[in-house]
This record gives sequence, structure tokens and C-alpha cells, in this order.
Amino acid sequence: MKIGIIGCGNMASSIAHSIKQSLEPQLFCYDIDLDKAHMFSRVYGATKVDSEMEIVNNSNIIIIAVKPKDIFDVLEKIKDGISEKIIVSIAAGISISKIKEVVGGKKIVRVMPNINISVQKGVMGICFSEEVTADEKEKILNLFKSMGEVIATDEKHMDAITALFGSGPAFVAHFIESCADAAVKLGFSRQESLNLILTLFEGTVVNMKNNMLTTQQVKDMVTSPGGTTIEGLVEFERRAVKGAIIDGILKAYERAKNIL
Ligand SMILES: NC(=O)C1=CN([C@@H]2O[C@H](COP(=O)(O)OP(=O)(O)OC[C@H]3O[C@@H](n4cnc5c(N)ncnc54)[C@H](O)[C@@H]3O)[C@@H](O)[C@H]2O)C=CC1
Ligand SMILES: O=C(O)[C@@H]1CCC=N1
Repeated sequence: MKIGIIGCGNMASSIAHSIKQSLEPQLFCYDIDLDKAHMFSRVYGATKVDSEMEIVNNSNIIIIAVKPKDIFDVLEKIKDGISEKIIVSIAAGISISKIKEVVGGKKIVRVMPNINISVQKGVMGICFSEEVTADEKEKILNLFKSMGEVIATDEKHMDAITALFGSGPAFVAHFIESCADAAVKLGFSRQESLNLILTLFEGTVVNMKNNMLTTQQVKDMVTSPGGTTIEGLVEFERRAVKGAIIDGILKAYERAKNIL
């Protein structure tokens, strides 16, 4: 499989790291920032090329991993070489029809991954333009399934997937950080706090999954009448923490719908 990557930033690195764990693709890379392309090629064993079009000429699958504001520039540069090749866009909020406005009726795949793909624990949304054949869909689905859980979906759900799962790692990190700050406030060192809180999160997730526990069951098991936990939960409710988290995700969703 020949995979070309245009834009060698955070997501491209997560994708390359993940692909290298399970598959043996031939990787090609290009970035307008030459240092980034150089570093990427060294770390992931990718062949560095000198232009967007060279990526297209060398690859069957072209992953565009630039910021949404830069994608149309890239599409303009490659549109005449795409032909039957598969274009994969991971840009937030950029629809297949917007991409088609530049490149025409080509084989386009829109994917919304998250950084957790680098440890094969991503949650990804994926949708296809009608030009992509059933065989090609299967090939692309298998590629991304090697990086985590894939939701093959109607494009109308992609902005919600962006808010929930694309942005999700940052939201989870924010909650982890809040707990670690509390631990520091209570006298634990910063490093110790982070490690302990990570184990708290990991342990809770594994416990819930292995024992098929609902959130309510966990809360009931932990919360003693008149005890410590209810004090914390009541304060969270008083401060509307749950509402704030839901509103934050909805803000991210609105932004995904209006990214440009
Ligand atoms: N960071 C994340 O967690 C996620 C990001 N995304 C999407 O992935 C895309 C990339 O995001 P990041 O990796 O975070 O950005 P980034 O800023 O880390 O990487 C983008 C790279 O594109 C390069 N670039 C810009 N214009 C270029 C061009 N014309 N040709 C070649 N390279 C060019 C930049 O130099 C940079 O290295 C965005 O569209 C974003 O919406 C999607 C899901 C999650
Ligand atoms: O913040 C962003 O716009 C990108 C899309 C999803 C995660 N990061």
C-alpha cells in the first residue's frame, strides 16, 4: 500500500505511528515546513518528496492532514493529478461537497480521527463520496480499523463526531488536569498527582468495561450515605459541572459546523 501524507503535523504523526505498528505501508510525506517533513521522514521512515503533486504521483491513497484553512490550497495544487486515486481528508468541518467544488467528482474519504489512534485506541468517524467503490471502502475501513474503533456513518454526523471524539482527548485531559490540580492542592507532588490520577481514570474505565458497570452503578457503589463522595457530587451539581461539559461539547459542535 502506497500512502502519501500532505502536512506532517500532530495528526499525521499519530496516523503514521499507528500505521507503522500494524501494517507495512510505503509512506511518502510532504510539508511546506521543510524541517517538519524532514523530522517526519526520519521518525516514520517515510520518503520525503518536494511537492504536493509528487505525493499524488507516488501514492494510491493521499491523506491530507493540513489545517482546514489550508486544505483548499492543497486541493488546488493536486487536483489535476488525482484521477482515480483516493483522497482522504481529516480536516474538521470540511464537507465532501466543499472538496468536490475544487477537485470535482473524485474518490473522496472524509475521516475524523483523534490523537488516540497513535496507541490504536482512536474513535473515528468515516464517510465516503459516491465515487468510492465497495472494494476501496473496505480497504480504507481496514486501514483505519487498525487504528481503533471506526464509525462508518452518514456525513451529517461528522461534526458531532468531531466535537465528541476529535476534540475529546483535550476535554478528557482538561478533567484529568483538574483532578491533578486538586491532588497538588492536597499536598501530592505534580508528577505523583498526574500518575495517580491517570491510574484512577484507567482503573475506572477498565472496571466499568470488564464488569459492564453503568455510571450510575459506579456512583452508587462509591457513594456512602452521609459520606465523603456525596459531598463532592453535590458540589459538582451545585456548580453545574455536567451542564458545563455538555455545553462545551455543543460549542465544539457549532464550531465544527462553521469552521471557515
Ligand atoms: N489535532 C487533532 O487532534 C486533530 C486534528 N484534526 C484535523 O487534522 C488536521 C491537521 O491538524 P494538526 O495535525 O493538529 O495540525 P498541525 O498544525 O499540527 O499540522 C498541519 C501541518 O500542515 C502543514 N501545512 C500547511 N499547509 C501545507 C501545504 N500547503 N502543504 C503541505 N503541508 C502544509 C503545516 O506546516 C503543519 O506541519 C486539521 O485539519 C484538523 O482539523 C482532526 C482530528 C483531530
Ligand atoms: O481543534 C480542532 O479544530 C481539531 C479538530 C478536532 C480536534 N482538533
